[in-house]
Amino acid sequence: MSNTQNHVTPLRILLIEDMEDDAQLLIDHLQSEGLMLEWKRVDTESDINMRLQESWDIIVSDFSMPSLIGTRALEIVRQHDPDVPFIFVSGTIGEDTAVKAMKSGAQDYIMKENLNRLLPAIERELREAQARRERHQAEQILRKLSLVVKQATDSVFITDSKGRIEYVNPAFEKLTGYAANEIQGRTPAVLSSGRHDIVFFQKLWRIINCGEIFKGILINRRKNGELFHEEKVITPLKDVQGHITHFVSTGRDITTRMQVEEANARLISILEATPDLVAIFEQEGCLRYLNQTGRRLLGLNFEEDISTYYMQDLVLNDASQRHISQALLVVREYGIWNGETVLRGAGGKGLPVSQVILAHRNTAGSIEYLSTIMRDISDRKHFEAELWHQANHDRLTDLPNRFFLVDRFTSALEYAKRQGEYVALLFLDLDNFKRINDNLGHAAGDFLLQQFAERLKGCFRSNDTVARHGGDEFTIVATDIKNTEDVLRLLQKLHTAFERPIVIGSQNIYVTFSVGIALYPHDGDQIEDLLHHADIAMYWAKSSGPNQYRFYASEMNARGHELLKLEGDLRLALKREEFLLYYQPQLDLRSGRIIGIEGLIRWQHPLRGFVSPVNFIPLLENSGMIIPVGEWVLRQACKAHRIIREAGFDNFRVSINVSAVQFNDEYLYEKINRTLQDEQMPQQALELEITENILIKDPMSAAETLRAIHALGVRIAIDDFGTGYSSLAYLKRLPLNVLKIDQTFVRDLINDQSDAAIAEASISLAHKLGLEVIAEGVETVQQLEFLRTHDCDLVQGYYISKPLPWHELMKFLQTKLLQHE
Ligand SMILES: Nc1nc2c(ncn2[C@@H]2O[C@@H]3COP(=O)(O)O[C@H]4[C@@H](O)[C@H](n5cnc6c(=O)[nH]c(N)nc65)O[C@@H]4COP(=O)(O)O[C@H]3[C@H]2O)c(=O)[nH]1
Repeated sequence: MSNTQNHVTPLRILLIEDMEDDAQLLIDHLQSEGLMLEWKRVDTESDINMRLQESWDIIVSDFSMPSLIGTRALEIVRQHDPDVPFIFVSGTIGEDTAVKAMKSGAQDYIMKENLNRLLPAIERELREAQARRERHQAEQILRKLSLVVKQATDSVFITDSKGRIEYVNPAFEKLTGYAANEIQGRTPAVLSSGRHDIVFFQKLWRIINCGEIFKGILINRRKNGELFHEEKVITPLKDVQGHITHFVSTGRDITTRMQVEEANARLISILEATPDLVAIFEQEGCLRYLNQTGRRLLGLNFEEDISTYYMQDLVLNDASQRHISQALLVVREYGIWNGETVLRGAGGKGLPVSQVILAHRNTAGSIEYLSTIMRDISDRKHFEAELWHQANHDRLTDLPNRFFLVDRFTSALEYAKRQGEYVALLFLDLDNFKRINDNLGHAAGDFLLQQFAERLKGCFRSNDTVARHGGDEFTIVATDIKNTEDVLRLLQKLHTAFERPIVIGSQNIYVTFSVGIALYPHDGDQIEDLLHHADIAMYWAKSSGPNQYRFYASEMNARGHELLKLEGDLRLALKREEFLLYYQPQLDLRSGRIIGIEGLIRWQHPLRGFVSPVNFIPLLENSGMIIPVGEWVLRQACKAHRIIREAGFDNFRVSINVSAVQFNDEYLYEKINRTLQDEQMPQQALELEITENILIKDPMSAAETLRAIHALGVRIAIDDFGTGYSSLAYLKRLPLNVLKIDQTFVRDLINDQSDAAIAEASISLAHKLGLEVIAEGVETVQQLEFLRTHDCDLVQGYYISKPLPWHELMKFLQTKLLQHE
């Protein structure tokens, strides 16, 4: 039977009928046909309106009712529901009316007398109503769909199975620049950019012709020639038989995204190629990106997971990590930080880097991520360190120089202040370095200084500073000094270290040095003061002989002031005629006669009285005043000799001391020559006493000067023989006449065997060299007898006479002359 009969739910019929019997008749008929029904009868407009609030499967209406015409009823129903099936069931209404009824929207017209047609008509109308509803729904969906396509932001076009465009949406028009009417009927090839080869399109067609969906990125060309990237999906549409009838293409413009991606890719390749480390960190701190250089510098391979790294993990030690943490605070506040740090390089090696950290904010202003760029600055650091080292160290010994010493002293001072300790400043000067330098050559001198410096450094701790002050002077800042004993221990260590010789080639050089010590806080708290004081102390150490040390004491300083004063007075002494020449007679042991005198200077200070030459000769030498004073001595001695000569003393000679400074005076020769002539002095009566030091300092030029003076006929005596370093073999090559044995050997001649042996050997060797020997400082008859026994030629000393002022000398000489006559 019909589908309505299959309904489990009864068929709902609204009957518009004024005759109740007719209505029942109709219902009975339908029910007798097997229909399950739910029905209502209405016969007024208002009832119809009311009942139409419910939903009905079908409306069956009488056509002519006393209160209502059928067409009006139909009109009311259509206002409510345009699709509900509406069938007129009525008596004869005539052809025209029936046509009119159908035209006004009724589905059928059935005569009351022929109700047999009713059921098939209902069934048909129900089917058609269903179809209408479905169609209506489909139309609705289609309308919505086409609206979606129309309003879509993606570009859509539809082609037939041959690829001819049938439809394009507005987004397509906007994207491509083609209007619908100019592209309809053409194929998508019109958009081709030429960027894809034929194989690409063959593959595309193969996919969609197989009924599969194509997804991919296409580069197409707009009408104006511009290229654009499209993320495309092409879907084939099939009919019921499964034949492809259409293709629907949807595309999304991804040009901007592609541009960004391309730009990003370019950026990444730049970042990867840069020799700097580039890293990007999440706002929370973990590493998101690290470039190739970064991985190399950090020694990370490419599989390694970097997301666990924090900025602090990149740097070497606690200090650098603290540094970075502080830097991050700055970055969060100001957006940028730049400075230097030490990277934890491959293998845990520290790598100095310059670093910039940047904070990147989003549009809301909050930090989204951080980036950092680090540049390896080891070369620069190395160079800087090298420059720094050069500026602060001595080239020859590589010890800190005096500038760096000041630096180190400042830190030592701060440390000592905190600890309540002393700082010792040692000023050390090599003894006789010049002699070594002159004798062995500069290269050997340099080598000696290097060896000395190294050994010296070895005596101190790393906290102490051993610096080269210049030449053969070294300064040491020693810390951790609690008392003077600590300094003495250091000095002991120093002297022990240099008990071994320094070996230069085949020579063993025993190095000695003089040390002056100044202590912070006793002797000052400024490096300049302490250096000055240590220098003074060194000077005093030196003046008491080689290998000595002296602590600075304020008395020394006072003495320094006194010396300055004395020096000032000395400058006036010559003008004020405060100098005197005393004369000490010399006795010829063979003849027992006084055959000469030594002129010895005296200074009659107006306030101090007699000042010893020991105290003022060094001042005269240091100030250069020895040159005019020496000339005065020479002239005085020549004048004295003339008077003695005129008094009848023949073969009499006078000797004077010539100091090193005088000896270096380039006019010495002329001065002597002129004085000899001025005073008509027989040349061989003048004897110049020079010390070995003069010869040692500059042997070549000393020998030259000596030869010139000697050529004048003037005699040359070597004074203080035995105290210096010269060997007799060396003296042999010089034009000498006399060797003067120093009084230090004479003093203990009788008691000290070695002094006796030295004196004896000196006399014998001097004689072998053809030199006359005079011993000075003879105070006793035993000494005199010893010297006479050992063939000493002449003696001089208190035993014979003290140095005498001029008048006393004359008296002395007269007495001696008388004794001999
Ligand atoms: N204990 C002791 N001493 C004795 C004895 N006999 C002599 N003397 C002292 O020994 C010193 C000898 O002079 P010198 O070694 O040339 O040592 C001299 C010399 O180097 C220097 N000097 C003195 N006069 C001059 C001078 O006119 N020119 C230069 N350049 N130096 C001078 O000053 C030094 C000291 O001179 P003076 O004080 O006069 O001291 C003199 C003399 O007074 C003695 O028996 N016992």
